[in-house]
Amino acid sequence: MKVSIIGASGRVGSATALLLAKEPFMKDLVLIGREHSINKLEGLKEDIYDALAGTRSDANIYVSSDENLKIVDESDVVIITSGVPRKEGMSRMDLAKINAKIVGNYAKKIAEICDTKIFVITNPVDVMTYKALVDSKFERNQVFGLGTHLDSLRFKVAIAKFFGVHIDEVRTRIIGEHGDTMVPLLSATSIGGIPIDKFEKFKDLPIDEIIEDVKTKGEEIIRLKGGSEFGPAAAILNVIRCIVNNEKRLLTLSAYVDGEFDGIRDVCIGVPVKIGKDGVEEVVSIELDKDEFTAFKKSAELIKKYCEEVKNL
Ligand SMILES: NC(=O)c1ccc[n+]([C@@H]2O[C@H](COP(=O)([O-])OP(=O)(O)OC[C@H]3O[C@@H](n4cnc5c(N)ncnc54)[C@H](O)[C@@H]3O)[C@@H](O)[C@H]2O)c1
Repeated sequence: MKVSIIGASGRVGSATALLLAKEPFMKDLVLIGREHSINKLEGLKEDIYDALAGTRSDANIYVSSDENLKIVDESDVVIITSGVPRKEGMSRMDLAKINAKIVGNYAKKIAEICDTKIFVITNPVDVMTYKALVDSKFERNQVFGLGTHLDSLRFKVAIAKFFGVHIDEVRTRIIGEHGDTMVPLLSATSIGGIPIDKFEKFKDLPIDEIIEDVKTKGEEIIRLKGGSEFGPAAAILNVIRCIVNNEKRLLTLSAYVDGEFDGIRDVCIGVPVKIGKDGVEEVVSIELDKDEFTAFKKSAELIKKYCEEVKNL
């Protein structure tokens, strides 16, 4: 498998590079950054090669400037993690506009070089996924974002801890925006296959507190150590594994919706999707509780407003 990472000199890009390089399926891994990051990327490459000794991986790692994007040719997936972080005084919309230009520009160039899949990580991820889809003009299955996959994993851990069960026993998901308006789906949450509300302890579940923790986890990690990297990188690896093994797992990623959820159209948002070798092979339409749907609709409307603002930048 060939995977290219644009923005590989950053935290998430470099942690993802290490995790991917260690996988036996990885044949060619391309680390791409701006010209001034080349030395850092060369260092990252050597460091990762050291880490591979003793693993079953025999990946080839290449480094390239984003001025020579032709190197992404024949990639199975191109991951985009490039973007500026939000600075003090900067609104979400300001950030969306700056990063949309970066992501849109890369998406357009990638599409001129090859027919591939684009996996967007840059925040605000739902808006950036939409921008990459519009500017690449790829089919909707080919462009997707990390969405609420990491939020869903965080939610799963919190539930497992509260009920004192192994993490694998919990099935759950958060849909909607990767941000303040995310929607936890208690109606789609089970432990050991048993709906969560059938448990005696359910009535004591501090759901508002847990959701607040999930929403603020990213900021908390930024405050404590400058930014998250291992969590997002592991979540990215999950998705790449599904693609390479054609697993058809149902993950919650940012994908283009076109009416699968009662009239919500023309927006990229965190929804259950079936992931396989072709990327998003299906946006899985499910029945939501009334309150969940109302919250999801509100989330979609908010993202859509942002998408419209950045569409023609
Ligand atoms: N969706 C998620 O769940 C999730 C989780 C974590 C991080 N993120 C997002 O992923 C992105 C990367 O995070 P990070 O911690 O690696 O950030 P980082 O600042 O460490 O890295 C950002 C990368 O973007 C590059 N970059 C910055 N400005 C650029 C420009 N003008 N043109 C091209 N490249 C540019 C940098 O050189 C660097 O390689 C951020 O947008 C972050 O918010 C998303």
